[in-house]
Amino acid sequence: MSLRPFSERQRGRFVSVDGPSGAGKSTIVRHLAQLLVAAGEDVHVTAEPSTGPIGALCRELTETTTRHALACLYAADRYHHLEAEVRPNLEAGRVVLSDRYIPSGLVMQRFDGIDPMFLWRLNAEADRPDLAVILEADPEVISERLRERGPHNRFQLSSGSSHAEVHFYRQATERLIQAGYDVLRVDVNRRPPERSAALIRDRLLAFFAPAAG
Ligand SMILES: Nc1ncnc2c1ncn2[C@@H]1O[C@H](COP(=O)(O)OP(=O)(O)OP(=O)(O)O)[C@@H](O)[C@H]1O
Ligand SMILES: Cc1cn([C@H]2C[C@H](O)[C@@H](COP(=O)(O)O)O2)c(=O)[nH]c1=O
Repeated sequence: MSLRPFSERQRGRFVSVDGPSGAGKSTIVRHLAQLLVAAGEDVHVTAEPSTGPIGALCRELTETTTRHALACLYAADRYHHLEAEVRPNLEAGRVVLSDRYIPSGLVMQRFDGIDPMFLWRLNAEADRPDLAVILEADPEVISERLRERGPHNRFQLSSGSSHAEVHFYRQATERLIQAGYDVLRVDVNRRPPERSAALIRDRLLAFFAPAAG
């Protein structure tokens, strides 16, 4: 079957990649972008926090600001990111790959004890991705990767953080599926990142194929 590149369509495709810290989001997004470009797609890679002004504030304040204030700041960045970067790229027909999106918002602020319902409502008006990829791994696997790489944030410092994060991700994923999101779960325990990226690429091409005709 020959597929029309996503970029030849009127609107591109929005794919988010989330999963516990150390699961390999950034590594897999990098490989996935290369594979999609090789398949003839026009790809825009982005991430949250975004590179916009609110994203800069998020990065500056994550270590010192907590709870509802930080949750609202990340949600504000998400809505601004959509307007300023994601939608314009989709309108230009590109595949937009976001390293972190709504699922991270449903998970990370739970480390500060925020009610999942509050986080759900805060994110309720954000655009649904065409596909939400969730990387899944055992806590022992990701804590070992984080130990080797070093932590990126305060959420990764406590000894049980990987267990808690995996648990929060399971709950968030179930919530997203219940709400009708198209979710692709990828087990990254033993799979090298290039293999995970190839699996996601294949699923993306197959997933979007019916709309291409
Ligand atoms: N499948 C894999 N097998 C082994 N090591 C991996 C795998 N995927 C990623 N890594 C390594 O684990 C570390 C974390 O990867 P990466 O930074 O991509 O994860 P992340 O999910 O983006 O993390 P964070 O949420 O902290 O930004 C890196 O050192 C990376 O090289
Ligand atoms: C989208 C989002 C992000 N965060 C935090 C988690 C990390 O501290 C950084 C992202 O950096 P990384 O290199 O990708 O790990 O942002 C958050 O707390 N809430 C969110 O919604």
